[in-house]
Amino acid sequence: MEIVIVDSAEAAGTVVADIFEHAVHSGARTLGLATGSSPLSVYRELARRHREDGLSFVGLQAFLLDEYVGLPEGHPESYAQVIRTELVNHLDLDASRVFSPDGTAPDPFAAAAAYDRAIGSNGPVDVQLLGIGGNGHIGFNEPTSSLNSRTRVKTLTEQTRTDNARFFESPDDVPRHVITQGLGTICEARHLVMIATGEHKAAAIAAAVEGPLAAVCPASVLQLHPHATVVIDEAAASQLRLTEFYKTVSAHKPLAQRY
Ligand SMILES: N[C@@H]1[C@@H](O)[C@H](O)[C@@H](COP(=O)(O)O)O[C@@H]1O
Repeated sequence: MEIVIVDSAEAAGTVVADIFEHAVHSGARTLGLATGSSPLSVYRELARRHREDGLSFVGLQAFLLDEYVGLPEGHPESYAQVIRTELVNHLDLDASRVFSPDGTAPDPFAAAAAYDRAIGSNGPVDVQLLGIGGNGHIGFNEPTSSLNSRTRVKTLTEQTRTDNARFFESPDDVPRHVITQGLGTICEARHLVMIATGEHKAAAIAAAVEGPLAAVCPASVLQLHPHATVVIDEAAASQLRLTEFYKTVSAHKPLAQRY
């Protein structure tokens, strides 16, 4: 795992945008997208590069990590809609090639299995962006998710519902169920790139990076992946023990930007 510690949230977004741009120029076909507030600086930077520098996403496809169950098509907080608003509408990425689990399906279990198959037959994802929840979740894989899990229906913890309530009019409006790529599904991506900023992510980052590999911290599954990069600011790095070592290793340029 490569740990890149930068000065600010903005700088974290730039480093991750560099990784995505490098992947696109190196022939990536499939991007893995995430929602939440952490990826927004990345998306803003990619949109700027598209607008000002001509960075093009033509010919690429993308898969989203997860989706709420039960929000109607086009609901502003459905992740399919969020990714359109925050990213796809600002790029030349073909919107019909941006896929997400169908949270409106009458049978969400079947929809989850179908999504897993779609990633399997159209993937692999070349570069997968990840945020991290305060309890160490990735996608919507809450603590105790099997490290081998596939795309499936999950029940959200109250902590995650509370954390995400800021996006809804009332906390009661946050759905209880979701469809999420499983940890095993996520780990089939060629390169995992996690972005986290702020003190409130420090404990989760420490558990993911330096804690034991354990289902109680789903993000610790990155320890099993052959190519994972964690991009964090000083605040999110504040509970790590080996900070000086990580800074020495990434002092010049992250490996992912060099090769
Ligand atoms: N399903 C998403 C995750 O993919 C995201 O990583 C997490 C953290 O969000 P934020 O970046 O807003 O802290 O929120 C949600 O639960």
